[in-house]
Amino acid sequence: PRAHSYEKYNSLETIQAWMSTMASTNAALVSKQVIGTSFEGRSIELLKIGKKTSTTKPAIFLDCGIHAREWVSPAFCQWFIKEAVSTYGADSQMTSLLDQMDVYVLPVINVDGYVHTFTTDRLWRKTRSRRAGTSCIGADPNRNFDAGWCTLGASSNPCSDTYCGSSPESEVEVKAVADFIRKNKATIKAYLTIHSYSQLLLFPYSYTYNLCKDHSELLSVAEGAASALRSLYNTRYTSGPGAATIYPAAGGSDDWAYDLGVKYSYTFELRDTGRYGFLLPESQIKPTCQETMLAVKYIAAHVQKNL
Ligand SMILES: NCCCCC[C@@H](C[SeH])C(=O)O
Ligand SMILES: [Zn+2]
Ligand SMILES: [Zn+2]
Repeated sequence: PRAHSYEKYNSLETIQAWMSTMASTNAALVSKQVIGTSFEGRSIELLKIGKKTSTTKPAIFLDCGIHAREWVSPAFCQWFIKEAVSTYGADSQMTSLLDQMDVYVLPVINVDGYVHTFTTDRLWRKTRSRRAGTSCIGADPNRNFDAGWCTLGASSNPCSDTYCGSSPESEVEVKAVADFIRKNKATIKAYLTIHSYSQLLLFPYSYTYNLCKDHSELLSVAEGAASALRSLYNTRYTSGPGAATIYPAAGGSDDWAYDLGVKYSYTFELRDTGRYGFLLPESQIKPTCQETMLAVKYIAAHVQKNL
């Protein structure tokens, strides 16, 4: 496979080979887990990063690549992994984070869709599942979680890009993530899911306009994270609850994780605001990832303070 680069949009094959290498060459901090198999039979893999201890540590779950065309999202998860292993022991905050917590990083959830954007349709969004009764393919994985499922901001038309699926967790990729988080819900304290584009830092709820019980705290943390992000290149993010800040959207992973009890649940919409959109040039991967690291570390620090 093509050589891996943190400043390129790597193919799935390259990413998964790189993940194995990261785990084998950083065995003290990193281990790889396969959490499921996609509709088309590809493995869904995550890296667990953190100082290995005998006891179970509290954790942060970070996922990328749930929507296939949002290529800067998997690039960020790869960048996060690199930063974690390369600054552990040198950066005091990263060292404290990985000593006290574990971070699960899932670079590409929608593996079939991601491959499809490399081979066939660059702007594909959904999974690639086939179902009887329609020639249209896939469901929107961010409408397929069991959170106000298919009530608003989603479509029951299998040909729609926001098709909610035949039932909650009908998409095997969604069920794999949901099963993993359910299994580890006692330790997972934060859920961060990375998308593009629009430059937004969103939190529950998107399935209702009602404010979640932790609204004021989640908003103040989001605003702090957005200002940390802005400090590097003056990139401006808007923070707020999903429904009012972007649009109503039921069945989202963030709302589902929040209602499961994961209080610090955020959806990032990374660069840009529409000039390039999903086709963000590779030249912007580094600055986007650098500034996003500041926001993620801000949130992680708040989570640590509230353990
Ligand atoms: N849980 C929904 C958060 C707000 C919408 C996020 C965007 C990312 Se492309 C979407 O899923 O349409
Ligand atoms: Zn998305
Ligand atoms: Zn988006």
